[in-house]
Amino acid sequence: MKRNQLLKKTKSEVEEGGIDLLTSYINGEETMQYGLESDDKFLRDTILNLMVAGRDTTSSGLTWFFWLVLTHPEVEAKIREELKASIPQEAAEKSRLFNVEELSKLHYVKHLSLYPPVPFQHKAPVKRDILPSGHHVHPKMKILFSLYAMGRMESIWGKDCLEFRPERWISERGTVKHEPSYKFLAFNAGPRTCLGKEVAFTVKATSLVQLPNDN
Ligand code: HEM
Repeated sequence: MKRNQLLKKTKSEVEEGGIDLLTSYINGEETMQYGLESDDKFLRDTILNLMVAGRDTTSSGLTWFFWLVLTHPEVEAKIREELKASIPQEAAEKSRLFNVEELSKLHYVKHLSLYPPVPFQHKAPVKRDILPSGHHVHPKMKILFSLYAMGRMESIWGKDCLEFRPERWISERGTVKHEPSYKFLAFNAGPRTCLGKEVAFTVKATSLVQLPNDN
């Protein structure tokens, strides 16, 4: 159905307002570049994969985030300030997709440490090894680690580890402070990092822009 819809449109009509993921997979040069055929099975599997990986994670992240914001009025005020400074008022009032440049100015969206939507994970070593902690591991072992606990550890985040303090992600210059990805594993780290991380931040920022203003 999507293929038929695209056939009826010109290139500029397709690109108007941003390209959705399905369209970019159908037309994508990258898909071809890796020798992948964007046949119906490929599209079905890819989209299902992204939906399964991205639906509940994003909705759980957003639910906790809005609860935190609404129970911390001082943070809400700072978010509103940031929104006013970054997104023109008339643009903020319309429901639309925001571009990467606008969203990159919204620093308050980049944290999930207290309520990570994937609260624990497990991994198995490929070969025998010794972890930095001194633990000996081998391929028949399953290593469980709790991201929920890691997001609240004083040894990782400092004395205020239990506080919702988005400023910990913002540098003195007002830019995003990049923490080592292995310190913050809510999106995993390394070559299998979440593919939808930026999508998740974009959805979060877009919902923030639409936060009703009672003033
Ligand atoms: C707040 C929202 C999200 C969180 C916390 C999250 C978290 C994660 C985590 C922890 C993994 C690693 C799983 C593992 O290896 O055991 C992962 C993988 C993945 N995520 Fe997300 N995710 C989120 C949103 C999304 C969205 C919106 C999409 C798609 C649009 C997505 C697509 C994927 C995919 C495809 C993988 C597999 C990557 C691979 O194994 O190479 N995620 N995500």
